[in-house]
Amino acid sequence: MKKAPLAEFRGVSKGFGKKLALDNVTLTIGRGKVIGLLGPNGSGKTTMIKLMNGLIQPTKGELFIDGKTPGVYTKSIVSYLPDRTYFADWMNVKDILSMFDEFYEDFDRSKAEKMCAALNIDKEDRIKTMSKGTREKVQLILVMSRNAQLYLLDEPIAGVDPAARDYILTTIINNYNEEGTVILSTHLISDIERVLDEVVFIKEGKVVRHETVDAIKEKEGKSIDDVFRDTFRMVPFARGVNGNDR
Ligand SMILES: Nc1ncnc2c1ncn2[C@@H]1O[C@H](COP(=O)(O)OP(=O)(O)OP(=O)(O)O)[C@@H](O)[C@H]1O
Repeated sequence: MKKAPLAEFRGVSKGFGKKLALDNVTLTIGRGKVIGLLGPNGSGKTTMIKLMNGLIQPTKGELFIDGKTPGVYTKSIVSYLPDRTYFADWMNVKDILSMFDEFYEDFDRSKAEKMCAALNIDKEDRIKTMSKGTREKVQLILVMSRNAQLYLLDEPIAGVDPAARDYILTTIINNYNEEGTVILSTHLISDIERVLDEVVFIKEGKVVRHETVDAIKEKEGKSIDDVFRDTFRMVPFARGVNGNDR
């Protein structure tokens, strides 16, 4: 039997009061891909990720993950990295590993321990005493050590130094199961574009482009970073230009 798409948005809108954060998004996400969710601040990336994780519900339209409305089943196949850390300060890495082990059937503890060792993270270290970047690494290790189908990573490398970014990206692409898909939102496009299969550009709550990286490069002969800058370029304010301030 043909599998349902891994994620499918059908005319999805999401409003917060008067603000329309997502505007009639229709999008199909396939399996076995690394997808960059790219857009300027406030364009709706986190909103899309939270919808796929079932943390918020659409105001209009329908959303399916593996053919199902987000709920208990879909949470069991989605591994989510929020844009901020949520562990209690008193916990050490060992406590957190045990918590994930207990909580998620698909958690591979030995994989997580290996990644911690490779990034010189001591299992006795407490969240309280860790740098922000180290906390982010721990969280990403946990999320990528689940055997999930859909990994939703909201700004996974923002606080991590460039040397560790490379390790983390390589870890991301080498460590998820082949059928799985990774969706990651970031502003650090040049750092991540080598690992991307597809990009989704989002602007003011609308998906304005969804294409494979190969097709974009072939058509435009430019890096994704350059295409992004061209798509979202803002006109700088300059005193005296066009006589605007006179
Ligand atoms: N809980 C909320 N209440 C009110 N407005 C919200 C809420 N969450 C998001 N918004 C608004 O919805 C829009 C989209 O926000 P979202 O966080 O999805 O953007 P983003 O693309 O992830 O931005 P960034 O790159 O800055 O993280 C923004 O205008 C934001 O202010």
